[in-house]
Amino acid sequence: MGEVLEDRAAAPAGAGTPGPGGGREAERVIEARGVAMRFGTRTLFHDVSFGVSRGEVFVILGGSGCGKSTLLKIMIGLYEPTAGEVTILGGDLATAGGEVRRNLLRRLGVMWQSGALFGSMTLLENVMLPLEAHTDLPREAREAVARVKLGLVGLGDAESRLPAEISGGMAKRAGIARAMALDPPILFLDEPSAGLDPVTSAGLDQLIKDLARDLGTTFVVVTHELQSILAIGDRCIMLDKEAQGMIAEGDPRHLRDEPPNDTVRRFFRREVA
Ligand SMILES: Nc1ncnc2c1ncn2[C@@H]1O[C@H](COP(=O)(O)OP(=O)(O)OP(=O)(O)O)[C@@H](O)[C@H]1O
Repeated sequence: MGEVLEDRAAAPAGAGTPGPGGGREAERVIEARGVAMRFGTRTLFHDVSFGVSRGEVFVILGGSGCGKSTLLKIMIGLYEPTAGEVTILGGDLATAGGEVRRNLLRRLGVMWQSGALFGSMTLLENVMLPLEAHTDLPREAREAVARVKLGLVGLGDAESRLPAEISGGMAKRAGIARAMALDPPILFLDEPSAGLDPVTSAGLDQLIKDLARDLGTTFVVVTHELQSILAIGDRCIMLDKEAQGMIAEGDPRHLRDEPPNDTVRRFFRREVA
C-alpha cells in the first residue's frame, strides 16, 4: 500500500480547522455511509456509518471476529462493500480506477499486524522501499528521508539492523516508519499492540499520540486492547458480532463511563478485569 508526499494541499476549499476539538467543524477525511459486508450468506455487518476528521485518532474496536479488519480493508480499497460507500480523501476506492485509484492509494499508509518487514533488508532499506517505488529521488535523498522517518519513531540508532535483530516493539515502530515514508495524510494501523508487553505497548501508544499531534496525521487504528483504546482514541466506533453492526460511537472514555448499552458495558468491564 502506498503513501505519499503531498497531502495538506488536498484539503478542500473551506475546510475547517484540522484536528479534533477545533472551533470550526473539522474536515472529514473519511466518510462511511450505510456500509455492509457479507461473505457468502453470512452478514458480517450492515448499515455502518461514521466520519473521521483530519488529525484525529479514530479507533475501530470490538470483540474478535466482529469485522474490524474487514472494515479497515474496505476503507483502503482491498474489499468492496456489499452495500453503502466509503469516501476517502474525497474519492471512492470502490469505483475509482486507473491513475485516480493509484494516486489515492499512494496517499494511504498501512501497517499490518505483523509489521511485514523484509527480513533480508536493514530497517533503513525497508523504510526506503516506498520511496523507491513511488518517487524519483536519488539514493542519497531516499536514505535521508528514511533516516528522518526512523528518527521520528525512535529508531535513529537502529537503521543498520535486520528485522531478526530487533524486538517486537521496534518492528512495529519500523513498520510505522515505512508506512510514513511518503508522508501519507492517513495512517491505518491493524492491531498495533498485538503481541507486545504492556510497557512496550504503552510506548507505542505514546508514539501514535505524538505523531498525530506533531504531524497532524490522521490515524485509523483497529484494536481490542482497552488500554490502547483509552490512551490514544479521540473517537471510536464499536462493532458487534451479534448485532452485525455498529453498537456505539463516541469518545472511548465517555463510552466507558456511560455505556449506552450492556454490550459496551461488558466490553469495557471485561477488558479491565
Ligand atoms: N475474505 C474472507 N472470506 C470469508 N470470510 C472472511 C473473509 N475475511 C474475513 N472473513 C471472516 O469475517 C469475520 C471477521 O473477520 P475480521 O478479521 O474482519 O474480524 P476482526 O474483528 O478483525 O477479528 P480479530 O479481532 O479476531 O482480528 C471472521 O469470521 C472471518 O473469518
